[in-house]
Amino acid sequence: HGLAPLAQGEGPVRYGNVADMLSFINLMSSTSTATLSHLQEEMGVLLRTDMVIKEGRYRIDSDVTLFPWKLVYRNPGSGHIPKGSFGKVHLAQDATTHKRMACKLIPLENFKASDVEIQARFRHENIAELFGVLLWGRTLHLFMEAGEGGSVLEKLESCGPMREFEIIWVAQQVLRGLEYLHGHNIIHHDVKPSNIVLMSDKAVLVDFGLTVQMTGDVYVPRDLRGTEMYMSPELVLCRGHNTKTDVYSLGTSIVHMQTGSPPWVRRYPRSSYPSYLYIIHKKAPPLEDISEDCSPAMKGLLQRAMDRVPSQRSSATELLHEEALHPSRDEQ
Ligand SMILES: Nc1nnc(-c2c[nH]c3ncc(-c4c[nH]c5ccccc45)cc23)o1
Repeated sequence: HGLAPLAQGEGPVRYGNVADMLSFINLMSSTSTATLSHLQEEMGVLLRTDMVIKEGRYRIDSDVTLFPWKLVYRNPGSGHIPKGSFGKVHLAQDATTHKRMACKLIPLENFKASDVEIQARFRHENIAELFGVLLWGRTLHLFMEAGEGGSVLEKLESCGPMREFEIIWVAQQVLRGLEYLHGHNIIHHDVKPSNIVLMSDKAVLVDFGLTVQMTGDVYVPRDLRGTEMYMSPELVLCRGHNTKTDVYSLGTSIVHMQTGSPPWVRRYPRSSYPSYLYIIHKKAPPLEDISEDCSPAMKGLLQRAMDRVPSQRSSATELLHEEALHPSRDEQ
Protein backbone atom coordinates (compact mmCIF):
# COMPACT_ATOMS: atom_id res chain seq x y z
CA HIS A 1 0.00 0.00 0.00
CA GLY A 2 2.99 2.28 -0.29
CA LEU A 3 3.33 2.18 3.47
CA ALA A 4 6.52 0.12 3.28
CA PRO A 5 8.85 3.05 4.08
CA LEU A 6 7.24 3.45 7.48
CA ALA A 7 7.41 -0.27 8.22
CA GLN A 8 11.16 -0.31 7.52
CA GLY A 9 13.73 0.26 10.20
CA GLU A 10 12.68 0.40 13.76
CA GLY A 11 8.95 -0.23 13.36
CA PRO A 12 5.70 1.59 12.48
CA VAL A 13 6.24 4.20 15.19
CA ARG A 14 9.56 5.95 15.00
CA TYR A 15 11.43 9.09 15.98
CA GLY A 16 11.95 11.59 13.22
CA ASN A 17 12.31 15.25 12.38
CA VAL A 18 9.71 17.71 11.09
CA ALA A 19 10.32 16.59 7.49
CA ASP A 20 9.64 12.95 8.47
CA MET A 21 6.48 14.03 10.28
CA LEU A 22 5.31 16.06 7.28
CA SER A 23 5.83 13.13 4.89
CA PHE A 24 3.87 10.90 7.29
CA ILE A 25 1.10 13.51 7.48
CA ASN A 26 0.95 13.73 3.68
CA LEU A 27 0.89 9.94 3.45
CA MET A 28 -2.07 9.91 5.85
CA SER A 29 -4.03 12.49 3.94
CA SER A 30 -3.39 10.77 0.59
CA THR A 31 -4.14 7.18 1.64
CA SER A 32 -7.73 5.94 1.68
CA THR A 33 -9.30 5.29 5.04
CA ALA A 34 -10.15 1.77 3.83
CA THR A 35 -6.49 0.99 3.24
CA LEU A 36 -5.40 2.42 6.54
CA SER A 37 -8.12 0.77 8.60
CA HIS A 38 -6.56 -2.67 7.95
CA LEU A 39 -3.49 -1.63 9.88
CA GLN A 40 -3.21 -3.66 13.05
CA GLU A 41 -0.80 -1.44 14.88
CA GLU A 42 -0.47 2.28 15.46
CA MET A 43 1.98 4.11 13.22
CA GLY A 44 3.49 7.55 13.21
CA VAL A 45 6.40 9.88 13.86
CA LEU A 46 7.43 11.37 17.21
CA LEU A 47 9.75 14.37 17.40
CA ARG A 48 10.85 13.96 20.99
CA THR A 49 12.53 11.16 22.90
CA ASP A 50 10.67 12.01 26.11
CA MET A 51 7.83 10.17 24.38
CA VAL A 52 9.26 6.66 24.80
CA ILE A 53 8.76 4.19 21.91
CA LYS A 54 9.01 0.52 22.98
CA GLU A 55 9.83 -2.12 20.31
CA GLY A 56 8.49 0.17 17.62
CA ARG A 57 5.18 0.68 19.48
CA TYR A 58 3.55 3.63 21.21
CA ARG A 59 0.33 2.11 22.53
CA ILE A 60 -2.58 3.95 24.07
CA ASP A 61 -3.04 2.98 27.74
CA SER A 62 0.29 1.22 28.04
CA ASP A 63 2.93 3.56 26.58
CA VAL A 64 0.76 6.69 26.84
CA THR A 65 -2.42 7.37 28.78
CA LEU A 66 -5.19 9.76 27.71
CA PHE A 67 -7.37 11.53 30.30
CA PRO A 68 -10.48 13.64 29.81
CA TRP A 69 -9.03 17.04 30.66
CA LYS A 70 -9.19 17.60 34.46
CA LEU A 71 -10.37 21.15 34.62
CA VAL A 72 -8.35 23.72 36.40
CA TYR A 73 -11.36 25.63 37.66
CA ARG A 74 -14.37 23.35 37.48
CA ASN A 75 -15.09 20.18 39.41
CA PRO A 76 -13.33 17.19 37.77
CA GLY A 77 -16.67 15.47 37.27
CA SER A 78 -17.62 17.79 34.45
CA GLY A 79 -15.13 15.93 32.21
CA HIS A 80 -15.26 18.93 29.87
CA ILE A 81 -13.34 18.10 26.72
CA PRO A 82 -12.25 21.21 24.86
CA LYS A 83 -13.35 20.90 21.25
CA GLY A 84 -11.02 22.22 18.59
CA SER A 85 -12.06 23.13 15.10
CA PHE A 86 -11.66 19.50 14.04
CA GLY A 87 -11.41 17.33 17.09
CA LYS A 88 -11.50 16.72 20.83
CA VAL A 89 -8.51 17.59 23.00
CA HIS A 90 -7.45 15.27 25.84
CA LEU A 91 -4.66 15.42 28.36
CA ALA A 92 -1.99 12.76 27.64
CA GLN A 93 0.84 11.45 29.79
CA ASP A 94 3.81 9.34 28.66
CA ALA A 95 3.89 6.19 30.81
CA THR A 96 7.71 6.18 31.13
CA THR A 97 8.67 9.86 31.48
CA HIS A 98 5.29 11.09 32.81
CA LYS A 99 5.58 13.98 30.36
CA ARG A 100 2.16 15.65 30.13
CA MET A 101 0.85 16.72 26.72
CA ALA A 102 -2.32 17.73 24.95
CA CYS A 103 -3.62 15.17 22.48
CA LYS A 104 -6.10 16.20 19.80
CA LEU A 105 -8.07 13.36 18.20
CA ILE A 106 -9.02 13.93 14.57
CA PRO A 107 -11.06 11.32 12.68
CA LEU A 108 -9.06 10.39 9.56
CA GLU A 109 -11.97 11.29 7.25
CA ASN A 110 -11.88 14.88 8.60
CA PHE A 111 -8.11 15.18 8.38
CA LYS A 112 -6.32 17.48 5.96
CA ALA A 113 -2.52 17.78 5.94
CA SER A 114 -2.94 21.57 6.15
CA ASP A 115 -4.41 21.14 9.66
CA VAL A 116 -0.95 20.43 11.07
CA GLU A 117 1.48 21.41 8.31
CA ILE A 118 1.77 25.02 9.50
CA GLN A 119 1.97 24.05 13.18
CA ALA A 120 4.73 21.56 12.30
CA ARG A 121 6.75 23.89 10.10
CA PHE A 122 6.47 27.14 12.03
CA ARG A 123 7.55 27.02 15.65
CA HIS A 124 7.48 29.79 18.24
CA GLU A 125 7.27 29.85 22.04
CA ASN A 126 3.77 31.37 21.85
CA ILE A 127 2.45 28.71 19.47
CA ALA A 128 1.50 25.29 20.84
CA GLU A 129 4.38 23.02 19.78
CA LEU A 130 3.61 19.79 17.91
CA PHE A 131 5.40 16.80 19.51
CA GLY A 132 4.24 13.95 17.31
CA VAL A 133 1.53 12.49 15.09
CA LEU A 134 0.17 8.94 15.44
CA LEU A 135 -2.57 7.02 13.65
CA TRP A 136 -4.56 4.61 15.79
CA GLY A 137 -7.28 2.80 13.83
CA ARG A 138 -9.17 5.58 12.02
CA THR A 139 -8.18 8.40 14.37
CA LEU A 140 -5.19 10.65 14.04
CA HIS A 141 -3.67 11.70 17.38
CA LEU A 142 -1.77 15.00 17.46
CA PHE A 143 0.45 15.30 20.54
CA MET A 144 1.13 18.91 21.46
CA GLU A 145 2.37 21.23 24.15
CA ALA A 146 -0.33 21.39 26.85
CA GLY A 147 -1.73 24.55 28.35
CA GLU A 148 -2.53 23.05 31.73
CA GLY A 149 -3.95 26.32 32.96
CA GLY A 150 -6.78 25.81 30.52
CA SER A 151 -8.06 28.31 27.98
CA VAL A 152 -8.66 32.01 28.58
CA LEU A 153 -12.35 31.35 27.86
CA GLU A 154 -12.50 28.77 30.63
CA LYS A 155 -10.81 31.22 32.99
CA LEU A 156 -13.33 33.93 32.07
CA GLU A 157 -16.29 31.59 32.55
CA SER A 158 -14.98 30.51 35.94
CA CYS A 159 -13.40 33.65 37.35
CA GLY A 160 -15.16 36.49 35.48
CA PRO A 161 -13.52 39.52 33.84
CA MET A 162 -9.74 39.70 34.01
CA ARG A 163 -7.84 42.61 35.52
CA GLU A 164 -5.87 44.85 33.17
CA PHE A 165 -2.43 43.57 34.21
CA GLU A 166 -3.55 39.96 33.42
CA ILE A 167 -4.93 41.08 30.06
CA ILE A 168 -1.63 42.86 29.29
CA TRP A 169 0.30 39.64 30.07
CA VAL A 170 -1.90 37.55 27.73
CA ALA A 171 -2.02 40.19 24.98
CA GLN A 172 1.79 40.50 24.87
CA GLN A 173 2.23 36.75 24.44
CA VAL A 174 -0.48 36.38 21.79
CA LEU A 175 0.89 39.39 19.87
CA ARG A 176 4.38 37.85 19.84
CA GLY A 177 2.90 34.67 18.38
CA LEU A 178 0.90 36.68 15.81
CA GLU A 179 3.94 38.82 14.93
CA TYR A 180 5.83 35.59 14.16
CA LEU A 181 2.97 34.06 12.08
CA HIS A 182 2.26 37.32 10.22
CA GLY A 183 5.98 37.64 9.46
CA HIS A 184 5.55 34.42 7.46
CA ASN A 185 2.30 35.65 5.82
CA ILE A 186 0.29 33.20 7.92
CA ILE A 187 -3.25 34.06 9.04
CA HIS A 188 -4.51 32.11 12.08
CA HIS A 189 -8.18 32.95 11.30
CA ASP A 190 -9.56 31.97 14.72
CA VAL A 191 -7.97 34.15 17.41
CA LYS A 192 -10.34 34.09 20.38
CA PRO A 193 -10.24 33.35 24.15
CA SER A 194 -10.88 29.59 23.73
CA ASN A 195 -7.85 29.33 21.39
CA ILE A 196 -5.48 31.00 23.87
CA VAL A 197 -4.30 28.51 26.50
CA LEU A 198 -2.33 29.20 29.66
CA MET A 199 0.83 27.66 31.08
CA SER A 200 2.58 28.67 34.28
CA ASP A 201 5.00 30.97 32.44
CA LYS A 202 3.33 31.83 29.14
CA ALA A 203 0.21 31.83 26.99
CA VAL A 204 0.09 30.10 23.59
CA LEU A 205 -2.12 30.13 20.53
CA VAL A 206 -3.77 26.82 19.61
CA ASP A 207 -5.96 25.31 16.88
CA PHE A 208 -4.41 25.81 13.45
CA GLY A 209 -7.26 24.08 11.64
CA LEU A 210 -8.29 27.29 9.84
CA THR A 211 -4.79 28.67 9.33
CA VAL A 212 -3.58 29.63 5.86
CA GLN A 213 -0.31 30.91 4.43
CA MET A 214 -0.96 33.75 1.97
CA THR A 215 0.87 33.58 -1.37
CA GLY A 216 0.23 37.27 -2.12
CA ASP A 217 -0.64 40.19 0.12
CA VAL A 218 -4.35 39.35 0.14
CA TYR A 219 -6.25 36.15 0.82
CA VAL A 220 -9.61 35.66 -0.88
CA PRO A 221 -11.51 33.03 1.13
CA ARG A 222 -13.69 30.31 -0.39
CA ASP A 223 -15.68 30.14 2.82
CA LEU A 224 -16.16 32.13 6.01
CA ARG A 225 -13.47 31.09 8.50
CA GLY A 226 -13.52 31.80 12.20
CA THR A 227 -15.97 32.56 14.98
CA GLU A 228 -18.50 35.29 14.22
CA MET A 229 -18.19 37.47 17.33
CA TYR A 230 -14.45 37.99 16.80
CA MET A 231 -14.55 38.46 13.03
CA SER A 232 -13.32 41.63 11.36
CA PRO A 233 -15.62 43.60 9.02
CA GLU A 234 -13.41 42.84 5.98
CA LEU A 235 -13.50 39.09 6.75
CA VAL A 236 -17.30 39.20 6.93
CA LEU A 237 -17.40 40.98 3.55
CA CYS A 238 -15.50 38.01 2.00
CA ARG A 239 -13.80 40.20 -0.60
CA GLY A 240 -10.27 39.46 0.49
CA HIS A 241 -8.38 40.11 3.70
CA ASN A 242 -4.89 39.73 5.17
CA THR A 243 -3.11 39.14 8.50
CA LYS A 244 -4.68 42.31 9.97
CA THR A 245 -7.87 40.31 10.51
CA ASP A 246 -6.11 38.44 13.36
CA VAL A 247 -5.19 41.78 14.98
CA TYR A 248 -8.85 42.79 14.97
CA SER A 249 -9.80 39.42 16.52
CA LEU A 250 -7.24 39.98 19.26
CA GLY A 251 -8.90 43.36 19.91
CA THR A 252 -12.32 41.75 20.31
CA SER A 253 -10.74 39.06 22.52
CA ILE A 254 -9.35 41.79 24.80
CA VAL A 255 -12.88 43.29 25.02
CA HIS A 256 -14.07 39.82 26.05
CA MET A 257 -11.28 39.50 28.65
CA GLN A 258 -12.07 42.88 30.25
CA THR A 259 -15.89 42.58 30.30
CA GLY A 260 -16.42 38.81 30.53
CA SER A 261 -18.55 38.85 27.36
CA PRO A 262 -17.69 38.88 23.65
CA PRO A 263 -18.42 42.17 21.90
CA TRP A 264 -21.97 42.84 20.65
CA VAL A 265 -23.83 40.21 22.75
CA ARG A 266 -24.79 42.58 25.56
CA ARG A 267 -26.19 45.18 23.19
CA TYR A 268 -27.56 42.63 20.70
CA PRO A 269 -28.67 39.54 22.69
CA ARG A 270 -28.02 36.18 21.02
CA SER A 271 -31.68 35.27 21.55
CA SER A 272 -32.70 38.02 19.12
CA TYR A 273 -29.66 37.86 16.80
CA PRO A 274 -28.91 34.40 15.39
CA SER A 275 -26.10 35.93 13.36
CA TYR A 276 -23.84 38.93 13.98
CA LEU A 277 -22.40 39.14 10.48
CA TYR A 278 -24.64 42.03 9.42
CA ILE A 279 -24.06 43.93 12.68
CA ILE A 280 -20.29 43.56 12.27
CA HIS A 281 -20.51 44.68 8.65
CA LYS A 282 -22.54 47.80 9.53
CA LYS A 283 -21.34 48.77 12.99
CA ALA A 284 -17.77 47.52 13.60
CA PRO A 285 -15.72 48.36 15.57
CA PRO A 286 -17.54 47.58 18.85
CA LEU A 287 -15.94 50.46 20.82
CA GLU A 288 -19.06 50.80 23.00
CA ASP A 289 -18.36 47.33 24.42
CA ILE A 290 -15.00 48.41 25.85
CA SER A 291 -15.20 48.25 29.67
CA GLU A 292 -15.84 51.48 31.63
CA ASP A 293 -12.73 50.94 33.77
CA CYS A 294 -10.48 50.41 30.72
CA SER A 295 -7.38 52.59 31.00
CA PRO A 296 -6.98 55.38 28.41
CA ALA A 297 -3.84 53.67 27.06
CA MET A 298 -5.62 50.33 26.59
CA LYS A 299 -8.57 52.15 25.01
CA GLY A 300 -6.18 53.68 22.48
CA LEU A 301 -4.68 50.26 21.79
CA LEU A 302 -8.15 48.81 21.19
CA GLN A 303 -9.08 51.63 18.80
CA ARG A 304 -5.95 50.96 16.75
CA ALA A 305 -6.36 47.16 16.93
CA MET A 306 -9.99 47.31 15.77
CA ASP A 307 -9.69 50.09 13.19
CA ARG A 308 -12.32 49.37 10.55
CA VAL A 309 -9.82 49.99 7.72
CA PRO A 310 -7.23 47.16 7.66
CA SER A 311 -4.51 49.35 6.11
CA GLN A 312 -4.95 51.88 8.95
CA ARG A 313 -5.20 49.17 11.64
CA SER A 314 -2.03 48.57 13.68
CA SER A 315 0.04 45.46 12.99
CA ALA A 316 0.95 42.99 15.75
CA THR A 317 4.45 44.50 15.86
CA GLU A 318 3.07 48.04 16.23
CA LEU A 319 0.72 46.97 19.04
CA LEU A 320 3.64 45.37 20.91
CA HIS A 321 5.13 48.87 21.19
CA GLU A 322 1.92 50.42 22.58
CA GLU A 323 2.25 52.18 25.95
CA ALA A 324 -0.68 50.10 27.27
CA LEU A 325 1.51 46.97 27.15
CA HIS A 326 4.36 48.65 29.03
CA PRO A 327 2.69 50.15 32.12
CA SER A 328 5.13 51.96 34.41
CA ARG A 329 5.59 50.33 37.83
CA ASP A 330 3.33 52.77 39.74
CA GLU A 331 0.48 52.32 37.24
CA GLN A 332 0.25 48.60 38.02
N1 LIG B 1 -8.34 23.10 19.62
C1 LIG B 1 -7.07 22.81 19.98
N2 LIG B 1 -6.08 22.48 19.14
N3 LIG B 1 -4.97 22.32 19.87
C2 LIG B 1 -5.31 22.53 21.15
C3 LIG B 1 -4.43 22.48 22.30
C4 LIG B 1 -3.06 22.25 22.28
N4 LIG B 1 -2.59 22.31 23.57
C5 LIG B 1 -3.65 22.58 24.42
N5 LIG B 1 -3.67 22.75 25.75
C6 LIG B 1 -4.85 23.05 26.35
C7 LIG B 1 -6.05 23.17 25.62
C8 LIG B 1 -7.33 23.57 26.21
C9 LIG B 1 -8.30 24.29 25.51
N6 LIG B 1 -9.33 24.52 26.31
C10 LIG B 1 -9.12 23.97 27.51
C11 LIG B 1 -9.92 23.97 28.63
C12 LIG B 1 -9.43 23.34 29.75
C13 LIG B 1 -8.18 22.74 29.72
C14 LIG B 1 -7.38 22.76 28.58
C15 LIG B 1 -7.87 23.39 27.48
C16 LIG B 1 -6.03 22.99 24.25
C17 LIG B 1 -4.83 22.69 23.65
O1 LIG B 1 -6.63 22.88 21.27
